[in-house]
Amino acid sequence: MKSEMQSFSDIAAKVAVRSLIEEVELTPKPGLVDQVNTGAHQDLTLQLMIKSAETLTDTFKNIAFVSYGRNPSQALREEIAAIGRIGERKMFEATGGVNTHKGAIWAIGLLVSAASIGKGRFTIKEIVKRAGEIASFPDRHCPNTNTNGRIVTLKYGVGGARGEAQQGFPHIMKFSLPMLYRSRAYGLTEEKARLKTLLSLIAHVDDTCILHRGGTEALMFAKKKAAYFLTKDNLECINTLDEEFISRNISPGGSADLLAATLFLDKIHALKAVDEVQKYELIK
Ligand SMILES: CC(C)(COP(=O)(O)OP(=O)(O)OC[C@H]1O[C@@H](n2cnc3c(N)ncnc32)[C@H](O[C@H]2O[C@H](COP(=O)(O)OP(=O)(O)OP(=O)(O)O)[C@@H](O)[C@H]2O)[C@@H]1O)[C@@H](O)C(=O)NCCC(=O)NCCS
Ligand SMILES: Nc1ncnc2[nH]cnc12
Repeated sequence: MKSEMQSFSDIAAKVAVRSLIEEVELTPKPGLVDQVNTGAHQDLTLQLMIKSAETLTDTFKNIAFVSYGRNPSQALREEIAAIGRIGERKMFEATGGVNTHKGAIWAIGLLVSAASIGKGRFTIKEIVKRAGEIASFPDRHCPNTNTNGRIVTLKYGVGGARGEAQQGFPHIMKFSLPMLYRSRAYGLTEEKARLKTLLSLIAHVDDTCILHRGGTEALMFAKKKAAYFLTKDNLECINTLDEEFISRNISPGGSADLLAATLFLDKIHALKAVDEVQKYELIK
C-alpha cells in the first residue's frame, strides 16, 4: 500500500506533466509550438515537446517527495535545485540539447514543492506564497553561466523567471488565473478560456525569451498585440497574430511556461475537493 506521501507525489507529478502537455497541445498559440505549426522555432516540434514533458515525471515526483510536509528552508531549496538540475539534464538529453522546458521545470517544480509542503491541502494563495519563499533562498550551487535569461535581466532590468517566482507568481495571481476563471464563468469553451489566459500573460509578462530574441521593441509589440486580441470575441483571429509573431521571430516561451503553471494550480486546487479514488480517476 502506498503512503500518503507517495500517492501525493505521484499525483502531483502526473498533474504537472499533464499541464505541460495541455499547454503545448493548445492551438493556435502565437509564436509557440502547437498542433498546427512550430511557431517561431526551427528546432522544436510538438512531438519533441511532449517527449520532453514526459521525461520530467520523475523530476516532479522526486521534488514532491522530498518536500512533503516540510517548511521552506535553505536545505529544501538546495535539494530541489539539485533535482531540478538533473531534470534539466534529462530534458536536454531527450531533446538533443534544445531548451524545451527549462522555465517550466523551474516554475512548476517550485509549485509542486510548495503544494507538497502543504500535503495537497494548501489553497492556491498558500502555494504561490510558499513557492516564493523557497525561490528566495540563495541558490549557492547555481553554475555561473551566462544564460539568455541572465544576460537579458541584467541588460533590461527585468525580473525574468527568477523574479516571477520570488515574488509569488504575481502574473498568475493577477492576470492568468482570474482570466481563466472569468472566461469559464462567461461560458467560453475551455480551449478559448485557455487562449485568453495565454494572451493575458503575453500582454503583461516581461518574457526574457522575447527580450533575448528581439529586445524591448519586440516585447512592446507582443504585449500591445496580445492586449488588443484580448478584446476580440472571435479568437480564430489568433492565427493572424501567430503569423505576425513568426515573421518577427517572437516566441513568448515564458508565458507558455506560466500558462502551464496556471493549469497546474487550477488542477491541483480542484483535486483538493475529491477523495483518493476519484483523484486517480480524474488524472488517468
Ligand atoms: C531560474 C532559472 C529559470 C534560470 O533562469 P535564467 O534567467 O538564468 O535562465 P534561462 O536559462 O534563460 O531560463 C529562463 C526560462 O524561464 C522562462 N521565462 C522567461 N521569462 C520568464 C518570465 N518573465 N517569467 C517566467 N518564466 C520566464 C523561459 O522559458 C521559455 O523560454 C524557453 C526558450 O528560451 P531560450 O533557451 O532562451 O530559447 P531560444 O529563444 O530559442 O534561444 P536560442 O536557441 O536562440 O538561444 C522555452 O523553452 C520556455 O521554456 C526561459 O527559458 C532556473 O532554470 C534555475 O535557476 N534552475 C536551477 C535549478 C533550480 O533551482 N530548480 C528549482 C526548482 S526545480
Ligand atoms: N509551446 C511552446 N512553444 C515554444 N516554447 C515553449 N516553451 C514552453 N512551451 C512552449
